[in-house]
Amino acid sequence: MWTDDTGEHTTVIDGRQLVGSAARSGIVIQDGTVSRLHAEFEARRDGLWVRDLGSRNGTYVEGLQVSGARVPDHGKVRLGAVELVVDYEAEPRKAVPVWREARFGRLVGTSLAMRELFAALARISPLDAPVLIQGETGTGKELVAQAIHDASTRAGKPFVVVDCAALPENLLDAELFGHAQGAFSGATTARAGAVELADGGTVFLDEIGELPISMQPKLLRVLESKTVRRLGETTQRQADVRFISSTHRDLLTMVSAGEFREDLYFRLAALPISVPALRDRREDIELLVNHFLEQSKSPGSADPELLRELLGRPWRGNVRELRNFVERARALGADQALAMSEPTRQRPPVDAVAASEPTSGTTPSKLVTADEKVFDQKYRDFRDAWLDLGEREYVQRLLARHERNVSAAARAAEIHRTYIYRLIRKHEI
Ligand SMILES: Nc1ncnc2c1ncn2[C@@H]1O[C@H](COP(=O)(O)OP(=O)(O)OP(=O)(O)O)[C@@H](O)[C@H]1O
Repeated sequence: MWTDDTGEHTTVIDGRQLVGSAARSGIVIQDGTVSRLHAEFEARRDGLWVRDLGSRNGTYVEGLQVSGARVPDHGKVRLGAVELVVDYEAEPRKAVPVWREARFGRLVGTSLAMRELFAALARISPLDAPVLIQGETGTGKELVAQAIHDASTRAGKPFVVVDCAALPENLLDAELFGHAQGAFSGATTARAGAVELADGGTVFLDEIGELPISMQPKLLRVLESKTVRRLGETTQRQADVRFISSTHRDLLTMVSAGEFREDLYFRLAALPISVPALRDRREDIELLVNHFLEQSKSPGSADPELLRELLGRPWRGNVRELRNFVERARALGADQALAMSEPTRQRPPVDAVAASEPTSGTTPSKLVTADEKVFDQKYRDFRDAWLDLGEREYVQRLLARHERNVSAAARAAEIHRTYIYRLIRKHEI
């Protein structure tokens, strides 16, 4: 409950709700001290949480300024000069639908959080509105996007991925919208962009938070007009696509700070989805390990002792880090793989390579109950794993030497900047 310039109000908070003076906020508070996008409320299992979005006059819970905090029952939240009183009992919590199976498309997960997500995906897939998928790196956002496409009426039509972080601005523009012949140096032939190529299907905009601000109006126009204009052309072409975007960044805070356009945000986030971090759904670890083993056609399942060890790890790189772990464990043995995925990541893998050189080369893999030996595998798998190990070490050292300045590192290594970004993501560095 709160009072603003227009009187007294009450509302029920269900899921996430934006609060601010902007008309598009879920909870609109008309008061000069409240920012356009001031804060976000989230009703979680353990109570109501509030998160400040970089507001001008701050968010306070029980008198203390917070960036994010749980609001107790009957607690007071102050946004600028407006006070809201929270009452947990106002409305009984609605039951959240849960998916019955431990998989959706190519996603697997048995935790309540994932099965709630699967139920939400089943609900939103057939709708044609844009989806925004938020979640930490490696949580499975791209797989979620693919699953939505596959469960939509657009399944069977193209699913085109554009990584907004991988390309410099002019190339990204051409990649998305296409270009005419001679539109820029190097454009020797005319080319259709992702939006045209996906006709009838879905465009997945990965890392949308990296979309340069100068390109944002153009994307907004495509969303609004459902037409696209190639770089260097004047004709508009029909664009029958659904947009799904993803980001590991806090897009709302970026909007609040003027780094991302508010109108584009609301267009893209018509259906917002969050993928939980792996550490918040550790029940999925065993299923995922077995899933990755199955994918790699290894017999057996995860060793219980190893699983206990895995359950205690932080998994900052989320499911991707776990998948990489399983791959390394198959090829290098569980001990070596565990050493490489130490939370601090300080241990240099090259030393580790030296330490376990072939002389000690019988490290048994604990990952597979069939007691697979590191050297008892196909040459190719063995070689790929060790090359991977060396590559990771190379990039780590390269970046450290250049204080993580990717452009300088790219020059020194004589490879393209975008390739370095790819390697950083591949190895979770
Ligand atoms: N629930 C899941 N079930 C099966 N595999 C998964 C699941 N989640 C993620 N993966 C696998 O983990 C890896 C990383 O997933 P994905 O690339 O979708 O993550 P992401 O969130 O898009 O990462 P980034 O933020 O770096 O773009 C992929 O190999 C994907 O197949």
